[in-house]
Amino acid sequence: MRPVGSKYLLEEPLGRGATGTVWRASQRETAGAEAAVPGQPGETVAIKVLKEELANDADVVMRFLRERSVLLRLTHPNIVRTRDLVVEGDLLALVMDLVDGPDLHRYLRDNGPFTPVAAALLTAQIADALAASHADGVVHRDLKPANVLLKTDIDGQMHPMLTDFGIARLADSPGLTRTHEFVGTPAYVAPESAEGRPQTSAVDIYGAGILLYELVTGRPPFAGGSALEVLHRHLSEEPRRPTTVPEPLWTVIERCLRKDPSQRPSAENLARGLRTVAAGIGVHSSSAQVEAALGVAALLGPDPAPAHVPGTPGSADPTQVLPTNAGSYDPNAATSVMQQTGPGQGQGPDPTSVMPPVPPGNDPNHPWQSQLQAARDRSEQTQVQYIDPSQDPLRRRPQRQQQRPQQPQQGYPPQPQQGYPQQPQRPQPQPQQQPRQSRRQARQQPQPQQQQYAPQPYAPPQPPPQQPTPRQPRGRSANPMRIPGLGCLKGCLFSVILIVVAGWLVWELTPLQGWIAEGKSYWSAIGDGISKVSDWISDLGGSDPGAGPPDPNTGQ
Ligand SMILES: Nc1ncnc2c1ncn2[C@@H]1O[C@H](COP(=O)(O)OP(=O)(O)OP(=O)(O)O)[C@@H](O)[C@H]1O
Repeated sequence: MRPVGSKYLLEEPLGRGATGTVWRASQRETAGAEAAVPGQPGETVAIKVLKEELANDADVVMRFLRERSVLLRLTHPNIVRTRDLVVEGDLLALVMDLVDGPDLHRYLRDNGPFTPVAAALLTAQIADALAASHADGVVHRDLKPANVLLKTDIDGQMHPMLTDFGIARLADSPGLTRTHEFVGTPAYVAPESAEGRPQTSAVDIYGAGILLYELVTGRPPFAGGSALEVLHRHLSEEPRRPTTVPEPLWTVIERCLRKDPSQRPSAENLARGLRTVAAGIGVHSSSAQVEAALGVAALLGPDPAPAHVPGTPGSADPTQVLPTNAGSYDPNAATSVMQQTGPGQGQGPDPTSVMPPVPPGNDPNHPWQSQLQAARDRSEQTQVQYIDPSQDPLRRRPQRQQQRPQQPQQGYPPQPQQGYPQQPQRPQPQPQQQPRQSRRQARQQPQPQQQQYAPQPYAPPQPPPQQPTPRQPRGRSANPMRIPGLGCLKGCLFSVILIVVAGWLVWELTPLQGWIAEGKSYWSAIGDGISKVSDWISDLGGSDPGAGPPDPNTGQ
């Protein structure tokens, strides 16, 4: 069990909606003087704990506190009483009377449609509640069967109790409007709310007309399809009378569903008209009652001074922006949080707002604005983040091939290569679009850098940036035929040729052939060779050149 403030304890969740979770809770202590109903320890209450995103919104908290007195003083037999408001840390909670009974949405689902008389009488009580709140300047703005609780009396009679008063009003703070969301339920949204036009208490009459239609038919008139389609239908489609709806009742429904809010009846006239219809369409109705019911249109005068909704949210033109929940719309779902298209149109600033009014079209968080800004950011990144081709891994390889035959210039940036114009090295403000344009131009017609960047406004000469000394180009290869792979083998090949030539000379010019033919051993052949050479040398040095060899017998 989780405490809420010092006075209440949450026991079990009763249900969850778009704006928060409703809990069954018990009272620990009697509340202080600030509560509308101090209560007694042990009493059971219902507590709606608002969602964290609402509780964290400063505007919602301010409005919550400011409207405390309005919410707490709103008492009517057909309105669920708000007993206390709790603001503690990041928790916002409404303490309400616990209503022991189903909500109208669940009841309809379980039991099917009401008879026309029952539907008219039930809706008349809801109109009573609306009349009281409108007289107090409070517009509900989220009227739907799920926000009507059915309280069963001791005598078995069912009383509709309108709940969630002021929740739409609280949730729809300037803060939330700035985040382009508004709180509402597509099937029950009045055309002016869908369009972002100024809203009055007539939006509740529209909601009552939809609810009445649903009570007698089992489904709202504009349902099915996406939220976007539903909003379109509210704006453009006229409701058709189902055959089961008596003519006087249809007159009331049709008047409530007028697109023009000023043609809808006031809540008070609606209640009176519905009771007249209920009396005139019963099986025991007198002819006077039938007559009165048939003339109900005359009773449905509009509200001469409708309550205005302060700080009405901006345009929710469904033709402009798809609601976030458009794809998964459930007509029976809880209040939807839908995207707004923009700031309010044709309405005055919220006098209760703590935020300065945002001029139309200047909302910095408008979806179009943020999308535009994101597009601008992307575009700027493209222009600023220029990649040097030498750093671009996709371009490194072709650049190297093209640089090889070039003679780099000392002290200057490399010349632009074909298809890869160089960004000037100086950090200079670039006119937007330029890099892209230059790239495209360069691809189409490769030109020297000076021509490509000639129109640039930053002409004043500056000292050239320090560049690493470029590598000297290689000399022309010794391999004129450029046979791949031959360069590394040329030394070996040259050595082999030398060995072959040397071997051939040795074979031809030395007595090697004779030695091999005589079959001498290597060492004896070597010894013979040496002695022959030494004899030849001694002959050269000691003997008469004209004399022959000495006679061994005479010694002369
Ligand atoms: N005072 C109450 N007493 C008993 N049950 C309540 C009370 N208030 C609400 N509930 C129940 O709590 C559930 C959730 O209420 P909640 O108002 O959050 O639902 P919702 O109207 O569908 O949501 P939302 O209004 O945020 O779209 C409903 O089923 C309703 O029956």
